[in-house]
Amino acid sequence: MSELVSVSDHLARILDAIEPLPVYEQALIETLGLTAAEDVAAPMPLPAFDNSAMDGYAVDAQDVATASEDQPIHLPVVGEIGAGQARLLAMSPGTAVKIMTGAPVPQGCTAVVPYEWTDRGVAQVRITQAPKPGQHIRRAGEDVQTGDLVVSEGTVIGPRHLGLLAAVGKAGVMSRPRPRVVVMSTGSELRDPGVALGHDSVYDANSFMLAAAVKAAGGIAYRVASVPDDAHSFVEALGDQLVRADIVVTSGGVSAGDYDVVKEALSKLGTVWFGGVAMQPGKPQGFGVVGDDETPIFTLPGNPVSAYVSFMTFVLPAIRKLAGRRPFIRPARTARITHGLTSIEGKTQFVRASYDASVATPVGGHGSHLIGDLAESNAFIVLPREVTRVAPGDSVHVVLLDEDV
Ligand SMILES: Nc1nc2c(c(=O)[nH]1)N[C@H]1C(S)=C(S)[C@@H](COP(=O)(O)OP(=O)(O)OC[C@H]3O[C@@H](n4cnc5c(N)ncnc54)[C@H](O)[C@@H]3O)O[C@H]1N2
Ligand code: MOO
Repeated sequence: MSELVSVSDHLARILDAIEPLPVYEQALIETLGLTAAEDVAAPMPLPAFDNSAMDGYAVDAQDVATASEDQPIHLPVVGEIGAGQARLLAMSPGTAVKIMTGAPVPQGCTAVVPYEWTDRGVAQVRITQAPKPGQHIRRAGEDVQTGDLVVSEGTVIGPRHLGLLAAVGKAGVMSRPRPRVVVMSTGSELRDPGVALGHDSVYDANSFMLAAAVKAAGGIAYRVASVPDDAHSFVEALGDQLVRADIVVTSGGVSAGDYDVVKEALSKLGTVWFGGVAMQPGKPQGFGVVGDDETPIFTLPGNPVSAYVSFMTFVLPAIRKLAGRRPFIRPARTARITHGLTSIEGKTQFVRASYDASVATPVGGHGSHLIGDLAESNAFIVLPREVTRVAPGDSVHVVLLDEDV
């Protein structure tokens, strides 16, 4: 049997072949979850101008410094300023101007008296409490100053970043688009959920699981209905899909069977490598490029757990690289394992596990058809090639499956 390639060598070959997608300016609302490809400096301060923090009266603090319940101060009300209505730009000493929260304070105003400290007078106002100088005035630039970095390159844009970008008037951000990933499963035995199942057929779990994993990774998934084990149909279906693919992910048809259609169809091209990776599950793998645009293609093994482990190990880092999102590879954590395990020497072992608070509990058996166990787990314990045995309480590396780092 030919030599197995290590997980890290296969991943390195994949990442070498993947180029981040080109950057362009995208409308602000579309950038949620995308990685900023520029440092965004605030083009304006926040607040943009001195404004009132309260509904009340703009005054000169000196005029009302002695105001109290016992000795109220009366001032004439000479105007009114609402948010978005600032015709009155200045006020004279000895007067008050009605002002609403967010409205620009007029020149000459050094404090705002909230309604609660007044009789809410219209022509004249009775003030019974003295504001400190500057009280209830929100100063221009006290939050963000012009030129401040509001989003740095590499930031994954979330709702709060979007809010800030909108607040400083940015209508778009330079970013990379969501990678478009075509997911195709192969196998004449596959049926879509919802249709009747013959005694020799199975529901197509992989294309749903992989398309969902693409979305969870921030990509756009195009799931293609399963293709039968026929090289001509496969090549035709693949050709139809390339126009909308940044990468293609197939499952099934890559081992040693008589109907391993993916391998049969793509081997002829000479642009896709097929071979074994030293891992369990997930040994039979293929990676290369197809079509005029040399679209990267991942041909994952068909057993559902193998397909998922392969996705998380090889496809996820590629999607992240396309999107310019770091780190490409999900960082491992350290955990205490609850049970002992054995592992085949020379293969990286991915053990389904449930992880909580630095403790990892293996879930289910080794079989790569055990999708029930897979769904119960939230982590893989990763045992390196040289490790053949771990004891309960040993420290192990764990990769969390749902963490969005
Ligand atoms: N003689 C050998 N046989 C096998 C080897 C080997 O080295 N020599 N490798 C085994 C390993 S490891 C794996 S993994 C599988 C991979 O096989 P394929 O990629 O060719 O996948 P298929 O044969 O098409 O299917 C395998 C298995 O998975 C089920 N399957 C496939 N697609 C789906 C799907 N979309 N949804 C649900 N289940 C799916 C399929 O029905 C089979 O049971 O090969 C071993 N054999
Ligand atoms: O990839 Mo196979 O994973 O060992 O069943």
